Amino acid sequence: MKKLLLLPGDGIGPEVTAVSRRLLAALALDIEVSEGLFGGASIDAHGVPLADAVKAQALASDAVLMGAVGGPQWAAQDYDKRPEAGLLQLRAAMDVFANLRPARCFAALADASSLKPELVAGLDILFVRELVGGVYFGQPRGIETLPNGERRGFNTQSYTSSEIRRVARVAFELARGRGGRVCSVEKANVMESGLLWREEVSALHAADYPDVALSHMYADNCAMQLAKWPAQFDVILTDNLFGDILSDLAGMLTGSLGMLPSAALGAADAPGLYEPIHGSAPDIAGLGLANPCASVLSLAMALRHSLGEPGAAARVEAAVEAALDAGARTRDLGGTLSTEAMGDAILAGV
Ligand SMILES: NC(=O)c1ccc[n+]([C@@H]2O[C@H](COP(=O)([O-])OP(=O)(O)OC[C@H]3O[C@@H](n4cnc5c(N)ncnc54)[C@H](O)[C@@H]3O)[C@@H](O)[C@H]2O)c1
Ligand SMILES: CC(C)[C@H](C(=O)O)[C@@H](O)C(=O)O
Ligand SMILES: [Mg+2]
Repeated sequence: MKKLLLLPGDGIGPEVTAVSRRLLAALALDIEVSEGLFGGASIDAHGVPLADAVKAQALASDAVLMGAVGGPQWAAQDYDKRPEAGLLQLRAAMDVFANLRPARCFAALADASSLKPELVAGLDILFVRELVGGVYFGQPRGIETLPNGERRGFNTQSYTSSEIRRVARVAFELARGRGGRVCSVEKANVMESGLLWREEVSALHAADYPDVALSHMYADNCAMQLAKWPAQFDVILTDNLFGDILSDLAGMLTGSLGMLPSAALGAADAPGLYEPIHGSAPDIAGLGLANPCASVLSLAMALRHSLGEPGAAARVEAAVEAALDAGARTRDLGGTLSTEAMGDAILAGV
């Protein structure tokens, strides 16, 4: 039997994960579901954001569905003991280097975007974000006090050719199954790591993927192009930090950050980590206002990529689409439904 570990986490994490849990129950699949403490919730119980037992449980699962971590109550902790550090530790331990972040605008939501509907209708971009390298993990890092008494904060942006090639390969393979185009995004004009990125992606393309159309773009231009004419993109391949920023931007192209799921994948037989791209939303946590669609669509990605249930994945996605078509909307989408009522609307369609 396949195993799914739920890590609801903090803030709206437990609220949106509860909807995914109800959906799982309704689907009545042959999947063993368990739950663990993660992030701030784990700090409160165990003093660390990711306990060894939970890490081991994640590695022994087929898929992990995370809610969200973080919040102001843990922001004063030492850097490595914060909820967000637990998420980075989990991603590293699972070695989920390829983060798939689809940004799809459902037809019913074209008018919910802050962009003109004709710019976002039918939008279907796939971000492939490198997730376990770059400036998030590079050494050295820290905050030091200089001899003159001034403090200096520093991080290291670093990529090796194998780190670049393994995630680029994922992007090229996925492009073959969709529009056949990859836009690789970096800042090769100012960063050596960006220059290496461009060279390695180009070399892999020439050797193994000449059938895929490859283009290159600087990250700042990419942000502008996403707001100007997002439909020009098919697959966007980029590094850890640029992928984080650009995928949040894409949230507004699809109506709300609360709509965007993600799948973080590693080696073919290794467990996948699934998470909404949004955070714990402290401003609305506990109020029942969160949009559960990103969590539900992340569950669908887990069903498809790690749990051997592509049929159930399609049913979940169709149920989200049907609920939106019927006018179901949480507040972020301009509606009045609570998280639970939005869950009811989705459940009605599975
Ligand atoms: N994967 C994660 O766990 C993750 C991702 C991003 C941020 N964070 C953490 O979350 C905390 C808050 O960060 P932030 O405020 O910058 O980003 P955020 O994504 O939590 O919230 C940004 C804005 O989007 C809204 N929003 C987010 N998700 C929503 C949803 N499902 N439905 C409706 N509205 C939604 C919020 O209310 C807020 O106004 C921080 O501690 C941050 O580190 C965690
Ligand atoms: C919470 C944080 C570590 C995380 C990231 O920056 O990767 C988040 O913003 C995300 O997009 O998943
Ligand atoms: Mg982010």
